[in-house]
Amino acid sequence: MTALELNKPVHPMVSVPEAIRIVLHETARILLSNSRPTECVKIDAQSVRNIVNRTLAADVIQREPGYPPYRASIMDGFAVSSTSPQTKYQVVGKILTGDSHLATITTSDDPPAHYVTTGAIVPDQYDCVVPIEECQLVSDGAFVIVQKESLVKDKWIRPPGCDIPGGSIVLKAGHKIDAVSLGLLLQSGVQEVELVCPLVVGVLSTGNELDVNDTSTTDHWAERQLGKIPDVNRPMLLSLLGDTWGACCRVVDLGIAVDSDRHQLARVLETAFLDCHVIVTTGGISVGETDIVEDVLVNDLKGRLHFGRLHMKPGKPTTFMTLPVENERDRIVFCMPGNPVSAGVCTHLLIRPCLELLFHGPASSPDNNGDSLDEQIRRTVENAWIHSEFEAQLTHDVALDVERPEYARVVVRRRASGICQVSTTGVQRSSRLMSMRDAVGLIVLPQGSKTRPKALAGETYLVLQTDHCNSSLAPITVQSSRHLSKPSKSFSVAVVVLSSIEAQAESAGAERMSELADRVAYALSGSKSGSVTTIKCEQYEGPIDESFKCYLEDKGRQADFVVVLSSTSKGSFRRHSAAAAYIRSILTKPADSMALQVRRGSAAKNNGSAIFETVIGYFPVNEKGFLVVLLAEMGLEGGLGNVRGLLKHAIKIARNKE
Ligand SMILES: Nc1nc2c(c(=O)[nH]1)N[C@H]1C(S)=C(S)[C@@H](COP(=O)(O)OP(=O)(O)OC[C@H]3O[C@@H](n4cnc5c(N)ncnc54)[C@H](O)[C@@H]3O)O[C@H]1N2
Ligand code: MOO
Repeated sequence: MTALELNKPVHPMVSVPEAIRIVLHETARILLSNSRPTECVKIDAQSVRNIVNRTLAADVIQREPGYPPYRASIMDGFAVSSTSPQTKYQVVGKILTGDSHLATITTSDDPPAHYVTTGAIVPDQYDCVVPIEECQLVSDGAFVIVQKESLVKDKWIRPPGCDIPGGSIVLKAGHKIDAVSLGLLLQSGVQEVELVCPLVVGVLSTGNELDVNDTSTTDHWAERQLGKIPDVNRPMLLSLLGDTWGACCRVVDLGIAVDSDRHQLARVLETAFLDCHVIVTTGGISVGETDIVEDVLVNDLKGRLHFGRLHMKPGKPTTFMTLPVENERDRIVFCMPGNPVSAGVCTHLLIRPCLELLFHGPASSPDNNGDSLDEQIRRTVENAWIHSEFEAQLTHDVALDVERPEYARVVVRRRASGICQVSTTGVQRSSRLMSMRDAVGLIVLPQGSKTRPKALAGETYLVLQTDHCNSSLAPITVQSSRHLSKPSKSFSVAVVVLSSIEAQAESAGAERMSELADRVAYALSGSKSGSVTTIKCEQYEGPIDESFKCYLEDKGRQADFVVVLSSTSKGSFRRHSAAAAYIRSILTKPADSMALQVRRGSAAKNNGSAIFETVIGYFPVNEKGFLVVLLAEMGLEGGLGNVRGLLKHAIKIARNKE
């Protein structure tokens, strides 16, 4: 056996929201530092459909005289002059839609009229069309008598350019061409349009285990050598990317590279970089001996690593790089894990937003106002389109992973009440592609802990949508995403458990204190890694008098928010009532409407808490103040969760910063 080489670098894990921002930042930098290559494409009724989904590189201007290009009738009827002294006209001809108008000779003294159909040319000599319903034909149709009141100047005529004025902008540069744009392009009369060049995206699978044999002539499953498996990732990602962006990019199959020959891998990648603007590899990116993809890209091809691991399941080894190419845009490289689910999920999360930005630009084109490149990049990232997201209730408990947040695949059921319920798609192992079958989204489950081992049925979590075809949800941008919102500035919380005199004998253990601290922090931040620091959770066993006040002041010096909880033990109700009355008497500013919301939230979670009064308000300590709340432990998640959004502001007020 040859000596093992196991000295691969172990990169820090970045969170998925951070990774999406890094990908978009690099994509925006590449976009904004180079002008996009463009090409002119001819437009005619036959070819126009080939440009659906592509992006315009220049404004489309309406040709003169505009649309419609001639005066057109809006009704089937008779074109007449509204100023003639009589209402009887000689019918001198008919102009059907599509006819070119030829001058007609009048043979009587009566003023002339032409029969016209909807859309037909109205000759210049007429200024009015009278609908057929308001006309009476006489003398076998040789004459027409119209109602006097129908003779109104410009009535039922579309002047040239009334739908689209000549010289106006029909579609702006950056517009993504859709079905309506096709119609508008044809009406604009332009013969060619300038489009952003299709980008080239290459997909490469790596691994000695992937079967490279021609499978068309044999029973390849039976005859396949043990240890070999079918290459799933390449066809799957080629399809995933090609189906969505086929019109705006060329998705190129780069084949399979073995991982036993780094020179071959380097050559394949080097050649691919000549053509491909974005390269996606799968496999060989973790820490095993044959995981050589990162090494080849960084050391042989001088790739710049932006992150090398994700704090998520599945997809931990996902790696992102850019690679400089002389006189051209930097190339973008995604190295996806080999496990098909990891590769698929991370393609949804990271590659889709990248390609969306490359092809279609940000949601609103930033007005540059001479801003620095950094500022332009920042704004482009904030306005970039990402996956749609929605909140949904779990239908069952899910064990949480203690190392990483999990992006589990889910199916969705919308209840008549409007509530969206989701269930996971069975075992979520990253090799089990069945977990992606029928899935329409990824539920974002927090990292678990000893005190929070499970996500519970009925709890609400964010779901990121992956099934874009069957979606009625509007796409969203980075700045409107809850998934990507930066945690608000943290605040600190001290938790005090008001144990009853009777319960003091069985003084609570450290484990229970830490569980309560976790529950409070979780309720206040909405996630484990949220914006709340819990200073301490301890029991207060002393009397409810001046010494309780001193105790609370002491907590208020250490924390922004003091949460006093009454336990459910015997005698706690009496002690709670005494504490409520006392705290109320010493508050400088009670916040009664917040108190009501806390109480309602608690009661919704646990009926029993309704008998416990809730007190919340501001309390002075030195020249600053702090916020204190007293509530029952029962249903605390509902109570604190109800005022989560208000707390930062309330704490600011308490601190006399407003
Ligand atoms: N000691 C550690 N081992 C592993 C870690 C770790 O942190 N420490 N991470 C695990 C995780 S998580 C993942 S995910 C995988 C990813 O590994 P690689 O990206 O290096 O992928 P491979 O090892 O090449 O393959 C993994 C798996 O997927 C199969 N595979 C690969 N390519 C394809 C393909 N094109 N089609 C179908 N299936 C494919 C391959 O046969 C393996 O079974 O690493 C863990 N290990
Ligand atoms: O991150 Mo890996 O993709 O969990 O199996």
